[in-house]
Amino acid sequence: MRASLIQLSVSDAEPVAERRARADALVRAQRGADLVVLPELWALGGFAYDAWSAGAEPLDGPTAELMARAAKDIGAWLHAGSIVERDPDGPVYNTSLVFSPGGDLVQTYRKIHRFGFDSGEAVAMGAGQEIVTAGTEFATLGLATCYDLRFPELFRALLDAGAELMVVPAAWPARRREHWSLLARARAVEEQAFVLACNTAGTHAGVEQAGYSVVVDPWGTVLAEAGPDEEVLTVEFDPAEVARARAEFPVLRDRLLGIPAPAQRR
Ligand SMILES: O=C(O)CCC(=O)C(=O)O
Repeated sequence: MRASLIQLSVSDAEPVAERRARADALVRAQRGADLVVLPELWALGGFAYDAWSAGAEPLDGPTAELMARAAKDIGAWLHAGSIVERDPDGPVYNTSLVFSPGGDLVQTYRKIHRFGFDSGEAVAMGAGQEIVTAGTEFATLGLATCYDLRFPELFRALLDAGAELMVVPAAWPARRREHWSLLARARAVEEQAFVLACNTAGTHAGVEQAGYSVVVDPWGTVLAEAGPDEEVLTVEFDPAEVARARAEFPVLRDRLLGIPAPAQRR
């Protein structure tokens, strides 16, 4: 299968409508890919907290509508990164959107782990509550977003839900680029799954983004890695490698489901 990760540059200078149009053109330029992936909160910016409330949109809002048409026109699966989702009955959410090649919104994932500790996303957004996978004809996608990458228990839960390709849109800062690259490989090795981690580039709201989107196979081998600037990372791989890796090196069989309690000191 062929996947294209669009490492979009997000800058304060570019109006949101222009960035939407640019993202649309970039998705459409990936005709021939089976799966196209965009980063986290690419329209408004992952750190542009001040813009979130006014720019929040429903699941049939302008970004979703544009992306649905693009997916349909190129006949590809599209993980359209995430939007600031306006829920009429609740807070806003950081919500990922997955479209089928027919242009249907088949899955949404509200980011579970919100970044910022006592500020930023952690206070401005609601927390997702559900583990989400998306079935395609190639493989089952496991959905996670940016900061989620730091929480192995989420990826274990995705594994148990059948995920074979972990798709991780992000707005990960340059300051912690080494964590990003290391954790993407760690999640691939630990779940014996492909990891498709699509980051943003550029600087917005004073936060330089890392770039370095990466595709890792179930053995932990980096199949393709972007640089720091905007680029499209295209890679071909065989999703059946997940089953092969899990059969050839059956480490997951040795999981202790029910870790023994710590021994009591007498
Ligand atoms: O965990 C990190 O270092 C970055 C996470 C982040 O930027 C995010 O989740 O938006």
